Amino acid sequence: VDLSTSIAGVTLPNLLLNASGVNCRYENELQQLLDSSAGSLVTKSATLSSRDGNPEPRYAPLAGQIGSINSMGLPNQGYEYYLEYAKKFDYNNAAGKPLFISLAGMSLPDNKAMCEAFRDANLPCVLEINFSCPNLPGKPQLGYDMEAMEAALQVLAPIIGKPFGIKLPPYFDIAHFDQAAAIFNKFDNIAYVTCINSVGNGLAIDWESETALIKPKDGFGGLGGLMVLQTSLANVNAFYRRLNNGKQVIGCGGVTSGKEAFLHILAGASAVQIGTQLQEEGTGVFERVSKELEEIMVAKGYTNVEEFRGKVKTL
Ligand SMILES: CC(C)(C)CCc1c(C(=O)O)[nH]c(=O)[nH]c1=O
Repeated sequence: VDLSTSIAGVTLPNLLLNASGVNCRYENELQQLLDSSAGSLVTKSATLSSRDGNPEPRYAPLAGQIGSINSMGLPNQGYEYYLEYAKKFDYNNAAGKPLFISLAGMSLPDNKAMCEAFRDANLPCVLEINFSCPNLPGKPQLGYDMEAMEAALQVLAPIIGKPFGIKLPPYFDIAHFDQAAAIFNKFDNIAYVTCINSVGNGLAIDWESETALIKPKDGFGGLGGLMVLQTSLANVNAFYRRLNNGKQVIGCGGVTSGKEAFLHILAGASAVQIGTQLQEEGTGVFERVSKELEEIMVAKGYTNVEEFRGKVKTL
């Protein structure tokens, strides 16, 4: 059974990889991903300067393994750390695993500076721009401000020059799918979109202590895990149906087993990212989910993912 896939000009021997933010801030964590069955890895979204992030507790799993909540606050080593990592990364590694670098500038000038630095370094890594990054005060995150998103792309896409991806927040309105896809279709070097980032500003409360689970933002934080699966499948399929010129979708959200990975591919995903389940289970999740996906494919008579990618049936 062939689980390989190609995206943005690179080939992943296995279409599973981590979701940016999980197990990918430090070099040792990135090495754990390289040593796992994951077919690639993406770094924690980087900002211009290093950040400690929010006070803890800032991540919590939800009771009943239904998902997670987080308000990490972009803790990262600063973009130069990941630029150095990308400079010394072995792109000819025996496992054939490519490298994705996530950037989340706190402003357009910050994103511009980081993209210019990566462009000047001329490396084989693929940039994934995190559009959940903050916008001007009082304005929604960039991914929810269509004008600001287009303006940012008009600056960043030409600088990046080569194929790159965008990490998107979930959309919940068909008009937003239409508007966002229309913007992305204007930029030839947007090779893929990753759907979805966490479902924003949920509130998890422990009923016994009557207390929010996480400390930052009065307990408000992004939701992930199985509870966001149907929203992530919708976003994957909405953009799969709307993007043109070979633009692809990476699925992220709710993957706890081979079954959800299979559903993401049915919805149109070319690769599948795992976040909450990686956080809870560790890097062994990639071997387990790969085996489960292969078993499903064998049972259904599929030998490669192209045979069913995007082929979700409607009634
Ligand atoms: C939410 C932001 C802090 C603006 C971006 C970083 C980020 C975080 C985070 O670092 O809190 N958590 C997520 O689930 N998704 C993200 O994109």
